[in-house]
Order: sequence, then C-alpha cells, then structure tokens
Amino acid sequence: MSPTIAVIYHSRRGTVRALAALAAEGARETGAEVRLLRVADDAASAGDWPERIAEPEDVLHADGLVLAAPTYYGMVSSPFKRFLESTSPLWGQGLLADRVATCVTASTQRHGGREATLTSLHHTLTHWGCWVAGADPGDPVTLAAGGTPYGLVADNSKGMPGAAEQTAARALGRRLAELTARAHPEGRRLRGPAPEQRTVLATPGGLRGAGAVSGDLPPAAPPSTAPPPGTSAAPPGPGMPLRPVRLTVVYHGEDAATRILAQEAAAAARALGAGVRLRCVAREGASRDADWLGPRATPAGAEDIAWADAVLFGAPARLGALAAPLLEFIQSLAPTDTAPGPLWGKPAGGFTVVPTPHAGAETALLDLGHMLLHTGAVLVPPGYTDPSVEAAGGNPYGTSWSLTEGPLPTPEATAAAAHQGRRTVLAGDLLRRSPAMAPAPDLVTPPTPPGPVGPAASVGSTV
Ligand SMILES: Cc1cc2nc3c(=O)[nH]c(=O)nc-3n(C[C@H](O)[C@H](O)[C@H](O)COP(=O)(O)O)c2cc1C
Repeated sequence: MSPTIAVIYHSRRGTVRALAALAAEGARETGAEVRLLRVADDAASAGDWPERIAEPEDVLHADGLVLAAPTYYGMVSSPFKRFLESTSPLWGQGLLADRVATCVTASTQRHGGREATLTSLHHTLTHWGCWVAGADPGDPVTLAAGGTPYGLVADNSKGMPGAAEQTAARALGRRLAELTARAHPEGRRLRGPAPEQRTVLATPGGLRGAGAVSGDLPPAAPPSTAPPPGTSAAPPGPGMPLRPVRLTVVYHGEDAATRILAQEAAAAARALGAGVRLRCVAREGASRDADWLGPRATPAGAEDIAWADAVLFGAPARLGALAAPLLEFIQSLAPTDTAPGPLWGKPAGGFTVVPTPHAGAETALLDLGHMLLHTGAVLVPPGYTDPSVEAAGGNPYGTSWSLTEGPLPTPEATAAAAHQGRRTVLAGDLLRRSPAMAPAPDLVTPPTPPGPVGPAASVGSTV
C-alpha cells in the first residue's frame, strides 16, 4: 500500500504554492497518494487558491509531510505558524510522531532568512517526533538550486522560482515519498494503528507508553527497489535470512556522563537484538591510545558508520556546540563528488552533556542536526515520544544531561538515552539500505540485557 503524503503550504503571491505543487508532483511520481493543501489565511492579500484548507487531521492521516511556507522576517509566515499551533491537541496525545517530513521556503533576499525558516520548521517537526529529511546533498539538482540540504529554498525576487528550483522541488518531493515508503511500508497510517506497529515503530503515538517497545527485533523493511547512489547491494530474495539491524554509537567525552549516555543507548539497542558498535573519538591533542580511551573503547572510523544502519553521536557541549573532535569526525563523513558518504539515507541523532542546564543542551543538538543533513542522513530525534523524555528534562532534540545536577546521569536521564537508542535502531531497521544477507559471524552481537549504569557498564566492547 502506497504512503500518503500531505503537502501543506502557505502562499500569497504564488511562489511557495508553485514549489509545493511541484513537490507534490514529484511525490506522486513514486506512486504515493498525495494531497496538496493550503493553510487558512484571512489577510486581504491572501492568495485565492483552489486547494482545500488543511486541517490538523491532515497531518494525522499522512505518512509523510512537506511543509512549505514563505519566509517572513526570518521565520515562517504567521498563517503557517497558526496552522502548526492548531495541531496542539493531536500533539498532546502523541499522535503526530514518526511522519517523515521535509520543508520548503521562498524569500526575496538570498540570505534573508531562508535557512533560518527551514531549520525553525525542523524544530516544530522535532517536537512532533517526526523524522526530518532534507534534499539529497550529493544530487547535482540540489547543488544547482543553491545546495541547501535542509529542504528547499527558492528565490522569489523575480516573481516565480527559477527552473533549477522547480526541478529541485520535484526531486525533494520524490525523495520524501521514497523515504516515507520505506519508513511506512504498508502505508499503515491510513488503516489506523495496526498492533504490530507498536513494536516496530512509534505509530501513531510514537514510542509512548511502557508497552510501546517490546524486546523483539522488529521485522525488517522490505527491500528497496532502487539502491541509493554508490551502492550496489542486491535486495534479499524471498526467504533469505535477514541480518540483525546495526547501530553505531560514537561519542567523545572525557567525562563519565557522556560515556554513560552512550553505553545506555547502546545497551538498549542490543536488548532489542541489534548489533552494536560503541566507538570513541579522541580529544584534541590526545593520542588515540588505549590509556585515554579506556581499555574497552575503540576509536571510531568511517567504516563503523558504513557498517551501521543507524548512528548516534554524543559529546559534551562546548560554547554551544558539540566538542570539536566529534564535529571533525562527522565532517569526515560528508558526501564527495563520487560517493554519497557512509551516513547517506541513514537515521541519525545525538545526545550531549552540558556544564549548566542552558549552556547548549538544545543548540548543540540542533547544530548537530544541521550537520547531519549535510551528510544526507535522516534526523530521528526523540521528540516527545516516550515519558522518559519529559522525565529527563523534556529535550526533544536529543538526550541531554547537565553536570550541575551531578557528575553522573540519573536513572531518568539514562532511561531517555535508552529510549533514544531503541528509537534510532528501530528507524534503522526500516530505512536500512541493504536489508540483506546474513552477516559475517563476527558482526553479530547477541541480545543481552542492558548493562549496569556507569563506567563499568558491559557494553563497552561490542563488535
Ligand atoms: C511580512 C513579510 C515579511 C517578509 N520577510 C522577509 C524576510 O525576512 N526575508 C526575505 O528575504 N523576504 C521576506 N519577505 C518576502 C517574502 O519572503 C516573499 O514575498 C515570499 O517568499 C513570497 O512567497 P509567496 O509568493 O508564496 O507569497 C517578506 C514578506 C512579507 C509580506
């Protein structure tokens, strides 16, 4: 069953509507069922467009979303914001999580707030618990349209978007629909919450509730019909064994808190049956030797990211951003002219440790999200998809711990990290690019119960 995509726009002069319509066409080309909808606008200058006015329930009934709004003073227009806010009752019930979503904007000035508008839309999507996808950073179509991986930005200084932007809008709609089809292989949302969805993924209602995640390894995604660029993996044939889904957790941290959050996420993924690699990056100036990294920690390499179906990154926040060694490692994963990079198309997210509660707990993770979109990854943030998120301080962008509260994370914080580990690995299972083939024996990590909290946790050595 094909997924349902809602393309929801606000437009007064027609630029954003044109882009939204093209994104809708691109999505339709994949076989998705697409609704093009406008938000209500009571201004005298409102466009007189024929599309139906979007209702909050249109978000509820969609598997994928394209949010398209003009840039007004560096953010989304107020009619669009009003629409976003009208979803509050559904959000409050946890019903908006796990849509795959992307964003579109237009503005007059080339640098008049377009990227700010897209990223602020990402914030809302993160609060909903959606997965955020951008444009394919390695696609020449993206580059021709200005190269943003955050979605699509277009120029309306000449009245309408140019040819390159129109092509990019169509490509963005196609990419979004393809990712949505992989994340929602049955178009399940249309039929309501099938019981098995609660163990596979948070739909609808996210991973809320104690029973949301069973200990079972969820069924694997069906084979992708078209391998992504740079891959040649054949899909598995009927009856072929599926290997366990793989998560790599990469952290940088001299503090025990970061390491514990990493270990908790890794342990929770292992408890679901995933193969897990827990890896470190060295601090500045430190040799990557076993003395500093600890006896069981292994330095991270690009091959650990290539191996994984999903990836989590964690580090202390410094000056509002994740510590430099981790950022440097992520930068090494960028696409090149000839290859998409090892994070391309994979779910990813992060966690952080801050010196004081508001010294970057949000900004560090938001910046990480921007970086990850440059690698072609799909952001799978926690949102408010589990009570543990609220209990740990309510950071929907990723798990965070403040050292003001103590040197070691509380059980509430480690529970949030565990939830993030489970959520990321479940997303990896759905989006894995080569859901194929039994793995080499040394790549399989058998399921084990979560290890103890603290530096002595047993997941330090994985595969
Ligand atoms: C209230 C208002 C605020 C605006 N703010 C910005 C801005 O911050 N930066 C910018 O480049 N353009 C700004 N613009 C121009 C709009 O972004 C541009 O007209 C819009 O993208 C047109 O979209 P539409 O054709 O779909 O209505 C603003 C326009 C209005 C009406």
